[in-house]
Amino acid sequence: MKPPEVDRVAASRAAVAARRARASVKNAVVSGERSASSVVTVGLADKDTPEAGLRVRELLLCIPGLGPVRGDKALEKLAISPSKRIGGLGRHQQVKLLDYLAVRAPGTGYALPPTEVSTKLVVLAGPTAVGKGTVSTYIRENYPDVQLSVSATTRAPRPGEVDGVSYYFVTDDEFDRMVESGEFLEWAVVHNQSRYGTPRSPVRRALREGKSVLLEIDIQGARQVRASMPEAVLVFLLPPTWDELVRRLIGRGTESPEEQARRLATAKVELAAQDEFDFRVVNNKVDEAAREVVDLMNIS
Ligand SMILES: Nc1nc2c(ncn2[C@@H]2O[C@H](COP(=O)(O)OP(=O)(O)O)[C@@H](O)[C@H]2O)c(=O)[nH]1
Ligand SMILES: Nc1ncnc2c1ncn2[C@@H]1O[C@H](COP(=O)(O)OP(=O)(O)O)[C@@H](O)[C@H]1O
Repeated sequence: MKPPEVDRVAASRAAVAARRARASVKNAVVSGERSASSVVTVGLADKDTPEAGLRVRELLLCIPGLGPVRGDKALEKLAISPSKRIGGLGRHQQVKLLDYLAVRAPGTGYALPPTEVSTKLVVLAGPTAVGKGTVSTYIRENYPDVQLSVSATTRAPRPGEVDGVSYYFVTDDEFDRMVESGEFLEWAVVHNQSRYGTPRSPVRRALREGKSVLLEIDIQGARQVRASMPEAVLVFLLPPTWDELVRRLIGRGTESPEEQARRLATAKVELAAQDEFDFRVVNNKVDEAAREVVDLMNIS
């Protein structure tokens, strides 16, 4: 696209800056020395850097394995116009682009073909008491290469739960502050009661370091992750049967009969959402279900 009437000197400066930016991004991406995210962070944070003049589309095309078709599809999903320059992105678009790059071009992942790169972030969701917590704990204990995201929540700790391991237990005010400052990748009110959210920066950092990340969150959260990080893989954990789900909920014994009834009603709605997910894993045996989830991350 030709620029409209612009000052010639300014135009040639912009062209030089864009060329330098292209070279610096390409070098960084190809060598893998710096992550694409950090390169863009520089460009995003400071509108005077060479990267600011680069079109987002050009940046995406510097990533090995991302051709024009995939690049344009990504831009469409990110709701960023192909002609947009990095320096001209709004705050919301910057965040979405960085999230996308964190998954699509993580640390050591530049040289990997797209299918391998795209499965680093896995979201595990499913109805109440299906065994999400049990399967995630099994993964944490048996697959140290997988980083489990620790959510923040406004609900009170249960006996045995450790702050910073099970959850970050925060007050309503603190949660409000985190929402307002954009610290969450996603957040939701779950079971009409407490708020839960995934802190964004540990996820991004882990992905940049090339680690696999598992989010164990509810369905509303899974939908938000899909919207902001389209490359994430969404896994729905299923019970072997409805009766078994009821048995697990009652057997866990952590909810009152009224609360159990409420959760089972929600579970019916949640089960109806399973088709929105990329994969379904039946939690028959914990170790087998965990293995299936981990296999989707292409590790071990
Ligand atoms: N959206 C969202 N949901 C979460 C998050 N962390 C946990 N959850 C979900 O919140 C629900 C309640 O979790 P919890 O209070 O630990 O109870 P339990 O899993 O039902 O025993 C579960 O469905 C979790 O998957 C989060 O960060 N975001
Ligand atoms: N594969 C399984 N077979 C039998 N019981 C299971 C299995 N997975 C989980 N459970 C049990 O089901 C109950 C609910 O599991 P939990 O992990 O708390 O579910 P969620 O986190 O999905 O709400 C717990 O008592 C747990 O021990």
